[in-house]
Amino acid sequence: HTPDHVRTESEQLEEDARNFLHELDVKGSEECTVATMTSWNYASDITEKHKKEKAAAELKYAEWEKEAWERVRKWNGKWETLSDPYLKRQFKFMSILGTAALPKHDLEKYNNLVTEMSTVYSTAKICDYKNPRSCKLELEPDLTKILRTSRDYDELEHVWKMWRYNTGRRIRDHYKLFVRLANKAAKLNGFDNMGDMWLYPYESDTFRDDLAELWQQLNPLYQQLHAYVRRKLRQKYGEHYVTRRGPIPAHLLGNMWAQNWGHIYDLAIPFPHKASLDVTPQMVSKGYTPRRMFELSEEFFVSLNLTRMPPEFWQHSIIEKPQGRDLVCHASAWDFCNAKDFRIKQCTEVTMNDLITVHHEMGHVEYFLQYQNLPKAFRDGANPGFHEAVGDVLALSVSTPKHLLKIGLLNEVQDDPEADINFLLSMALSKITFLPFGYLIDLWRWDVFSGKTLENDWNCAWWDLRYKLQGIKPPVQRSEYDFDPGAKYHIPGNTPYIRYFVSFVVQFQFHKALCIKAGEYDPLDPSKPLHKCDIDHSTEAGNALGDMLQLGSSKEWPEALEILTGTRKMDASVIREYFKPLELWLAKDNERHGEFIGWETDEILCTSEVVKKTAKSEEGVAASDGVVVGGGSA
Ligand SMILES: CC(=O)N[C@@H](CC(=O)O)C(=O)NC[C@H](CC1(C(=O)N[C@@H](Cc2ccc(O)cc2)C(=O)O)CCCC1)C(=O)O
Ligand SMILES: [Zn+2]
Repeated sequence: HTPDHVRTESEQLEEDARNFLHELDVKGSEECTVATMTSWNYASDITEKHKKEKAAAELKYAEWEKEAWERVRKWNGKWETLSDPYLKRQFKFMSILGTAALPKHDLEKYNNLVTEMSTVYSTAKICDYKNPRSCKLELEPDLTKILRTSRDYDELEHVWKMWRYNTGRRIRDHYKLFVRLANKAAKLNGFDNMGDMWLYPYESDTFRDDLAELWQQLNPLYQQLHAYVRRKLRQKYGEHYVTRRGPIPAHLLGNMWAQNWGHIYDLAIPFPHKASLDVTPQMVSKGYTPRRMFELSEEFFVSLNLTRMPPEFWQHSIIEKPQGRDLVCHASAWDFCNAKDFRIKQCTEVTMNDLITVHHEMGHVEYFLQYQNLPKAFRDGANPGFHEAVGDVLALSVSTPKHLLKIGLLNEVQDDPEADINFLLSMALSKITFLPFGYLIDLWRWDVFSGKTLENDWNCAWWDLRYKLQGIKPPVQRSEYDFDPGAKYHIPGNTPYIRYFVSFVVQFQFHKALCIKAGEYDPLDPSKPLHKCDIDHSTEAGNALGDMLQLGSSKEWPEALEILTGTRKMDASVIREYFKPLELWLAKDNERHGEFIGWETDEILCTSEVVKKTAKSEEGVAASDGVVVGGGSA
C-alpha cells in the first residue's frame, strides 16, 4: 500500500475505517461463536445448567455489542463522508444496537421471558385422546403424526385444543411483559415499536403496502383452492361439521396450525386413479435414513456446483431426535460465525415432508457457506426472506415427478394433463395454503407491538385474522383466556415471520430465473412449463444462484434480486404462472359443483371474556362484561 506521507486525508480516513471495522469484525465473530455455542447446547439439551449458561452468555454478548456500538458511534459524522459504499453500509448496520440497548436488568428479564416461553413450547406434552392416562404425547413426532394421519373429528379436536391449552394459555402473561420490554428496546434504537425494528432489514418504506398488494394478487387463487378443499372435506366429514359456505374447521387440515394442507392430499386428490406423488412409502421401503436424506440434499447442491457441507457439519449436526432428553425439536440451521462450524438440528422422520425440510435447512447452511468470508455485518441474507427461499427453490425441483423418478423414488412418470393437475394440487396444498398464514402472523404481531391490538383483544384479533385471511375457524369457541398465537413456535420463540411470506413469493422468481439458465423453462415452449422444471446438475443455474448468495447483505435486496432475475421487485405473477393450469381447473371444477367462493358465518368464534381484577376479590374473576361480539369472529 502507499506509504502514509503521500496519502490524502480522505484516503487516511478510509484506511483507518478499514482497520477499525476489521478489528471489530474479528472480535465480534469470536464473541458470536461463544454465544451461539451456549444457545446450541441449550436448544439441543434443555437443562437448568444449559439454561443458565445460555443466559450468562447472552448478557456477555450484549456487553460486547454495546461496547462495539459505542466505538462505532465515535465515528458518527465521519463514516458518512467515506466514499466507499461497502464501508458505509457496514457502519450503517453496526449503528443499530438491538435489544442490547436495554438496561441490564431489563435485558435479563427479556432474555429469560423468551427462553421461558420457548421452554414451555418445546417441552409441552398432552394426554392421549384414546388413553387419557397416558400424558406424554409431544408435538414432534406424536401430535404432528395425529394431525397428519387421523381422520377422527373428535380425536383431532382433542389434540388441537389440548396443545393450545398446554402452550398458548401458559405463556399469555409472559408475552404481556415481553411486548413491553421489546417496545422499550425498539424505542431505545429510535424505532416507534418492535414491529418497525423488525422491518428495518427490508430497507423499504413501502414494504407493508407492497405485501398487501402481493396478497391482493394471490387471494383469488387461495379462495378457489379453499372452496375446492372445503367441498372435499364436506364429503369426508359431512355438512354438519363442514358447511357449504362457512369457514373450514382448523383441525381438519392436516397441520396443527392449518398452515400447510399437504397431508390431506389423499382427501383432495383430483384424479385418484393416477399414481400417488407422496413418495414417503417408497422412502421407507427403500430403507431411507435421515442420514441418506441429508446426503441426497447435499448431492443436489453439489450438482449445482455449490459448496458441499464441511466435515464439522456431519460431525456436530443432530439429524435424529435424541432419546431421553428434552430438546427443541423444531428444525434449525446454525452458523457458528467461524467459517468452520455449521450445523442443522432436526428431529428428522423418514417422510417426503421432512425431505423437503432437509433441503430448506441445508439452504440456510449453503447461504452461510457462500457468504462466510464477508464481514460479519454482511453475513445475512439480502433480506430475511431470501434466506428462507434458498432451500425451498431446490425443493421445487426435487418435488417434480421427473426428479423423483431420477432419484428412484418414483418408478413411473405419467405425463398427461390429469397427472399434471394432481401434481399442481399437491404443490398448492403446501405453497398456496401457506400464503395467508405467512402474512397474518406478523400482521397480528405488528398490531400488538404498535398497540393497535390491545392486550384484552389479543386472541380474538388473532381469530379475526385467521377467519378473514384463511377462511378457517376454531373447532371450539375461543376466549381471552386462550392465547392461540402462543401455540405456534415463532411467537414464544420470538422469530419474525413475514420472511416466510416473502420467501414463498420470491422463491418462484428465483426458480424461474434458474430454470431459464438451466434451459428447463421456455415461456414459448408448452412442453417446458415452469412447474415441470428441474434444475439439478445445471452449473449455469448453480453459478447464478451462488453469485447472488455470495453477496450476503452487502447489497440492498432489490439489487441482489436483479442480479439473479433481472427485476428489482417482488412479483406475484410468477407463482400464479406456475399454478395457472391448476387455477383454471379449480375455477371450472368449483363452478361445475356450484361451490360458493369465499366464506361467511354468524358464529361467535371468539368471545372477549375479560379476566378482570375486581376491587373486592383479589383472584381474577372472569367478569364477562357481556361483550360477546357477533358477526364473524371477533
Ligand atoms: C439458528 C436459527 O434459528 N436459524 C434459523 C435460520 C436462519 O435464520 O438462519 C432457523 O433455522 N429457523 C428455524 C426454521 C424452521 C422451519 C420453520 O419454522 N418454518 C416455518 C415456515 C415454513 C414452512 C414450510 C417451508 O417449506 C418453509 C418455511 C414454519 O414451520 O412455520 C421448520 C421447518 C422449515 C423451516 C427455519 O429454518 O426457517
Ligand atoms: Zn428457514
